[in-house]
Amino acid sequence: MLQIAVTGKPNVGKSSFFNSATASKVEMADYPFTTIDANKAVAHVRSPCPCHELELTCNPRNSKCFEGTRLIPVELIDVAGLVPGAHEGRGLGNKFLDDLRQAKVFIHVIDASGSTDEEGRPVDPGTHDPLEDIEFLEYEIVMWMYGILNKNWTRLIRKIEAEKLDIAKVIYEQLSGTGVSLENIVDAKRTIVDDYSKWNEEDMIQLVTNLLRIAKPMLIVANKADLPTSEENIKRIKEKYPNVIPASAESEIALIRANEAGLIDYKSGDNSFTILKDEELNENQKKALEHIKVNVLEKYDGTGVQKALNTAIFQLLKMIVVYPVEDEHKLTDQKGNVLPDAILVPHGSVPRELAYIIHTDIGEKFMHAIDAKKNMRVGSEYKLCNGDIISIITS
Ligand SMILES: Nc1nc2c(ncn2[C@@H]2O[C@H](COP(=O)(O)OP(=O)(O)OP(=O)(O)O)[C@@H](O)[C@H]2O)c(=O)[nH]1
Repeated sequence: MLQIAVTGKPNVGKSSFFNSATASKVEMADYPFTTIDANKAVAHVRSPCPCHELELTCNPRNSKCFEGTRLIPVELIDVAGLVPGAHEGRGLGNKFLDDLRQAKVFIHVIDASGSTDEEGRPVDPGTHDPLEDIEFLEYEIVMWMYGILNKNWTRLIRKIEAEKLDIAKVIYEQLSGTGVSLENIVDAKRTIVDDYSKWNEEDMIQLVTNLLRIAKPMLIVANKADLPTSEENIKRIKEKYPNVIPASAESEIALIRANEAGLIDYKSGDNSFTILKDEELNENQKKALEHIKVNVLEKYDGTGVQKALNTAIFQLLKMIVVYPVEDEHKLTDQKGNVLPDAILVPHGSVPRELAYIIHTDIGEKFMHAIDAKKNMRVGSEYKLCNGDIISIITS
């Protein structure tokens, strides 16, 4: 399952975001749990299910279909302990390393209202600049990775020269615990001077900065968007950073609870709700719902929680959803389940890569693939499209 790391200093609403993103009780045969362990839980990204356009009834196995929308599981990791100075040992341990290595993308939750200082202590709303928090977190992660790269660097340079080794491969080995690929390193190196023996600290920090942007992109969730001091800050953050989603995790939790209690009809990701039992709502509840409607849903086109998950997976990681089937006519697996699996694959993947993602065995025995919607064989270079239904033929 794809992993997303959720980071942020204390008190910004990281737990609220984490809980709201993993709160919907989606029952799923293969994943009968929400919480995996103390800091991991399953959330879902949402994508239109082909059952809708094909007018079929599907029987999902690895995911869930809700009114024509496929809910595909992803894993959220709650990464705690990132405070200024963390890379120097104030809070980062092996646990952090492990979380960081596994995650493909970061969601950085910040307090957009500016009501928590740099260490997360409450202050008057609007008195702390949340832009500083974004800079500090990037800095902490960059410095942490730089620390690993820089370890024994002089000795490594001598070894590269003596044994005529490839610099990218050596860096790859040095950073092997961080989950970046050789391809990522080759990409990240492009803007740095060729002669690595002349690299200074600045060049190496730039290399790591490039590498993190490529290999572990970051989405900023500007939380507490419901508070009045957030609006101006969100504007400033959006001017400076490309990937920013205004959010109100607390509003999302309130809406999920009201929906579960049958008081309203609300689906995560919607920008509105319908009141079902007006007579059962007290004045305070009515006021709270009206506040969420006006100051969050209408203003920011939703609470931002579902939008953040979808943006991280579909825009930052450029994933697409492909539906593998065994029978390309009936669109079923061996057991007759219609459109059983929804698989997240990187944009630009070819059928053989899909086969490997499904199972190494299927990848190794891959012969060709059939586009079941068009009912025709596709070439080995065919780039899979979002929503494709693919049958893999093996030897
Ligand atoms: N107004 C508002 N308050 C929020 C929102 N999300 C969280 N909060 C409040 O912010 C405070 C901190 O929330 P948590 O979710 O515990 O924050 P955290 O970042 O996980 O904090 P730690 O557990 O200390 O790491 C709580 O009082 C929440 O009620 C939001 O969307 N809007």
